[in-house]
Amino acid sequence: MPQLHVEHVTLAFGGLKALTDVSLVVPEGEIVSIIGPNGAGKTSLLNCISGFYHPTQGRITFGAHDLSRSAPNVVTSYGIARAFQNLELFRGLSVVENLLLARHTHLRYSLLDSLVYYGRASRQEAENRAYVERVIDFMELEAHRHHPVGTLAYGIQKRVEVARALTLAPQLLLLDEPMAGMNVEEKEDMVRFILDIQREQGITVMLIEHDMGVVMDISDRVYVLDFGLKIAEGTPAEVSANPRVIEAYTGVAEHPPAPALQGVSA
Ligand SMILES: Nc1ncnc2c1ncn2[C@@H]1O[C@H](COP(=O)(O)OP(=O)(O)OP(=O)(O)O)[C@@H](O)[C@H]1O
Repeated sequence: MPQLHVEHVTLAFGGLKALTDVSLVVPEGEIVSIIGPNGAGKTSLLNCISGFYHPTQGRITFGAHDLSRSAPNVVTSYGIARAFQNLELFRGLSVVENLLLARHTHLRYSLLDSLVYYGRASRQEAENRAYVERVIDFMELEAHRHHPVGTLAYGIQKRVEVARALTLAPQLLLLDEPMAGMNVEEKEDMVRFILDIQREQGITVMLIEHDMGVVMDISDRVYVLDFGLKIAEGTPAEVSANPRVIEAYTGVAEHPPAPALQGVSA
């Protein structure tokens, strides 16, 4: 399975540098978290990886593929899927319909195929439906499968968003604040799903999350951004003991570990 390499990436918006010379590796099979205060550049980094932004300088590769100038649909075709912070779901469509629609981006047949080779297209369609049903089972969404997404509780909608990304059969899953706005029970469920995605499905996970309790519990490796710079990296224990990280979160140097790095909520 390919590794993600971010090499010396700088992203500038006019005079503002959202990222400056950021390098990191996401090894296969790990859960890697990106943390940092508001405006640190976390979402900008995810946008560069998923092809929504292109780095001003530097390179991003996933195995043999260079993502630095790739469009989002091309990045997806390389095996990278993203679950968005602001849900990218059609609220009036059911869970099944949303997942089938997402899965369709993976259809191998073209419109011409579907007209000329009806059999091949319908076989592919049956495979897509079967795949979507497996994702629904895995994410425990059976009870909601025919409900319009807009009518579901927020925590369930976030789960559907992750399911939508999983229907693309990714090797690397990018999760942008999957626990935001969730209650404790919903967070516990999401943690369990993320761990199962890694352990049972063998999918590498890159996570942006403000809940430090969750980050420290489930990450194999953590990178810390502050004002667009990578200021620390390491295991959760190493990062939470790092004085630069404590300073970034508290604004105070030489401070004992900040509550935000120990507690459940940031
Ligand atoms: N499209 C854009 N145009 C101009 N500036 C941008 C754009 N996207 C991000 N920025 C700026 O880049 C910086 C980093 O923003 P980014 O959203 O990546 O931070 P973040 O760490 O994800 O923050 P948060 O935790 O609040 O989501 C901010 O100063 C932001 O205003």
